[in-house]
Amino acid sequence: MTRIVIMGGGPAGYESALVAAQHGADVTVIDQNALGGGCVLYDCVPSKTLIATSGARAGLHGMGELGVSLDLDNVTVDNHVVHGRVKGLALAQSADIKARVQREGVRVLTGTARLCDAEPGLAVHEVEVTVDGGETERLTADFVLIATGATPRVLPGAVPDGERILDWRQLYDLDEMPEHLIVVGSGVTGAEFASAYTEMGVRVTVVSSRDRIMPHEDADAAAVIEEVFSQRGATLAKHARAEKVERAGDGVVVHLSDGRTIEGSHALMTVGSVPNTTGIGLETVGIETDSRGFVPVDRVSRTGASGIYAAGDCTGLLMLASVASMQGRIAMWHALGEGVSPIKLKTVAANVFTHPELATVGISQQAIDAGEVPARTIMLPLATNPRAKMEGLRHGFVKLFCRPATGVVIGGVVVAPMASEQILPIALAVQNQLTAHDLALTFAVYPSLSGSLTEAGRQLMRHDDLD
Ligand SMILES: Cc1cc2nc3c(=O)[nH]c(=O)nc-3n(C[C@H](O)[C@H](O)[C@H](O)COP(=O)(O)OP(=O)(O)OC[C@H]3O[C@@H](n4cnc5c(N)ncnc54)[C@H](O)[C@@H]3O)c2cc1C
Ligand SMILES: NC(=O)c1ccc[n+]([C@@H]2O[C@H](COP(=O)([O-])OP(=O)(O)OC[C@H]3O[C@@H](n4cnc5c(N)ncnc54)[C@H](O)[C@@H]3O)[C@@H](O)[C@H]2O)c1
Repeated sequence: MTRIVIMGGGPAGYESALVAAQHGADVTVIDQNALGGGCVLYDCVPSKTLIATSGARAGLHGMGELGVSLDLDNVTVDNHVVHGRVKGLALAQSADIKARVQREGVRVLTGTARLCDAEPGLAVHEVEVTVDGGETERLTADFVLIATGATPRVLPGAVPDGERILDWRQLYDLDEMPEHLIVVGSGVTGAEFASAYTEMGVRVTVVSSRDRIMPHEDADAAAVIEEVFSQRGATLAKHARAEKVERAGDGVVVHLSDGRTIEGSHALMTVGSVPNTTGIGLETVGIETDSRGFVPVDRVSRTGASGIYAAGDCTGLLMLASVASMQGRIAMWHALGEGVSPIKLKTVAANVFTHPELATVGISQQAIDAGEVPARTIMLPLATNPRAKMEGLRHGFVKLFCRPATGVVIGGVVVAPMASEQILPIALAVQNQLTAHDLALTFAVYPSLSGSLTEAGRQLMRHDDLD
């Protein structure tokens, strides 16, 4: 029986454990915490649960226009209920995952795993597991998957104290809602929390080192989200790099590198993540990390060491739960001799859970504008959609990109409430090389927001050289 040891029980680890067990391998998964990993316990699942609350309150904007009167200032959020729900859901999901993998025959160990081969280049590998009490167990493996994930990056001058200076994992222990939350870092994590707290009625200031939020996302989409931020009263400090954050009285002061200061009640540090790749014995198998500490892998998740695979955030490929899981599954299929296609990042659908949401798939507008990919593009503002008008929705759009000659859909962007649910037709088109013509001829419900997708197809088709 092929022996597989998986270091880390997040989406990369537990999804690969399921695949390996289903293919008859002898599988052990080790996590120093609980199964589900950072994703389920601290990052993705808790933040999306919090965002469910902020979304409920955000949905109340514009009620007056629909004839429903309410006083939004008096619609408050109960911190304790929200945090209880967040933690409860995370623990329940973790328990479900553990039960599921155990049902498939996977052995689950709680402890810290470390590779400990006698020298690099061996055909069989050793992993040492240290449990809480300090005892150790040695496991022998034909294949090892490194799936140790990542943890919040700490700025030396702004070390989280869990009270006023926080990383996102500490938010759910706050007794009170922050009065004025300063979100330091405006990547996807910063944008999601800034949006969530703003919509829950908290005063928010976002510190962005660039001239916009979410510099890696579609610029038009980021502009819409920024507009909503400012309409809701959030403030964006641009070209603002935080140098240090200090406690001051009942609050904090964020010192920017240009000398400016911002005062608030709490600072939330969202300045990225670092891979959990130190102290895990990579040197014993001859793996060197890249300059940022990530484990280099190829498109079937192989590291440079024979028999050792890596998947998820520790590889830095695309830090998404969906990608982590797929990398892990691919690693197992490959190790166990199943037919496998290398991962295709261009077909990954992703979503930023702001209000409104921002979903993307395929080639980006940035790549098209830079001339890297020839494409025809269309952008339809939500305001032109009949359903959006009926619902009173104004902020958002649909973008569709296709190849100039063939009309094959190569990407798209949706900014709308629940954009995460609307990106799938574009993702399907990208994955299966459907054309604008195919979309145009598809029936959408009338009236529906997805009607904008088929309309975008029709508008692109009008220019289709082949029609
Ligand atoms: C705030 C936030 C929100 C996010 N929201 C989304 C989202 O909405 N959608 C999405 O797709 N992605 C989201 N992500 C990204 C997603 O959480 C990660 O991509 C995903 O967790 C990666 O999974 P992983 O298995 O690689 O690592 P993790 O989930 O981090 O799991 C790694 C596990 O390995 C364990 N471990 C580490 N070292 C060892 C060791 N030596 N021995 C034993 N165990 C070890 C850790 O304790 C951890 O449990 C979000 C990230 C953040 C920060
Ligand atoms: N919905 C989702 O799928 C979701 C949600 C959250 C995170 N993620 C994933 O996690 C990954 C990491 O995202 P992230 O936003 O946590 O990190 P990030 O590295 O993308 O963004 C961090 C931001 O902080 C800024 N920054 C760094 N130091 C700073 C300083 N001193 N002052 C001011 N700004 C500073 C950086 O310029 C950067 O823009 C992404 O790849 C994302 O895909 C996904």
